[in-house]
Amino acid sequence: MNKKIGFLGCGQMGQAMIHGMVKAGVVPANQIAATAITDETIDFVAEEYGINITSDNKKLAQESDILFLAVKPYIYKEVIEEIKDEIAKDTVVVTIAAGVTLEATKKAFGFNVKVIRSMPNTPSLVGAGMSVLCPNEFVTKEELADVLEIVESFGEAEVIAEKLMDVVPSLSGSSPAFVYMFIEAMTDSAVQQGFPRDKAYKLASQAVMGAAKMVLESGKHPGQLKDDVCTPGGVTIDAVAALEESGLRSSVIQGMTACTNRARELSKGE
Ligand SMILES: NC(=O)C1=CN([C@@H]2O[C@H](COP(=O)(O)OP(=O)(O)OC[C@H]3O[C@@H](n4cnc5c(N)ncnc54)[C@H](OP(=O)(O)O)[C@@H]3O)[C@@H](O)[C@H]2O)C=CC1
Ligand SMILES: O=C(O)[C@@H]1CCC=N1
Repeated sequence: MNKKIGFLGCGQMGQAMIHGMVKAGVVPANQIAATAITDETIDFVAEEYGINITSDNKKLAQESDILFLAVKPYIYKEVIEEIKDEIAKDTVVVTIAAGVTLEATKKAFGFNVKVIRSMPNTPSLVGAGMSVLCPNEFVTKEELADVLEIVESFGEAEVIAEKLMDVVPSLSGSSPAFVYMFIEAMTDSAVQQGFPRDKAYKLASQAVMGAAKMVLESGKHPGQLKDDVCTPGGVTIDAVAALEESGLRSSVIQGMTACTNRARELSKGE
């Protein structure tokens, strides 16, 4: 792709996306630029990914065709104020924060800026990301296709209506954190039973990845796949019964609801 891609902010999420893009070769490293605050990040990112990184947000905004805002949500207003008079009118701004609406971004820029509201996730770092996008009315089909090509270079992508965006963190943006908790709990249990921790992480993680792949690729309902594992009178059904008793599904639904409620609060500016 012959576009200049900018990342304003280059922490966990920015680096995950840059690493994925560079590895996939969709955009060469010399067409990617970024900014950060600390010398620590600037030095690390320059060395690790071979991209141009400084602390100059204005210059980055002037030079980017597609500009990802990859700072924490509470810094969005501040950085938009800093760059709003610098970006070209046809630059496509991509937001990645939960609860930052298309309207809020347009209002902060103060003109009909091209915006794609998105929600990526950190598994982008290993090419297994899930990104969800929602463009505003000023983004052309070709511009959306360019951004899709970028995010699809490090995982899967979906375009959805903005009214659904607040649910996405619970499903794919934040949910890696919940899955890591699940893997950690599985591992702790195995360690309690005398199993070595490093091997336990491997077994648990491979099982989680394999189960996810089965849901994605077998075409079977997750309930059917669960039934296929439960031998009558065997060991799995005892675990399933114990997990039901301790409210696994209900806990997950409560966690997801808390996540979505917070995203809705942020979308309303609370
Ligand atoms: N972490 C995740 O799993 C996900 C995060 N997101 C979203 O991604 C965004 C970034 O989160 P995350 O990467 O986790 O956060 P990090 O804290 O890891 O990264 C933030 C980056 O912004 C830089 N920064 C801070 N202030 C400025 C500024 N004024 N100008 C330029 N750069 C600045 C920081 O620089 P320095 O490193 O020098 O301090 C850092 O590189 C958030 O909006 C979050 O909601 C979305 C999906 C998943
Ligand atoms: O916790 C957050 O707000 C960000 C968005 C999704 C994952 N991390």
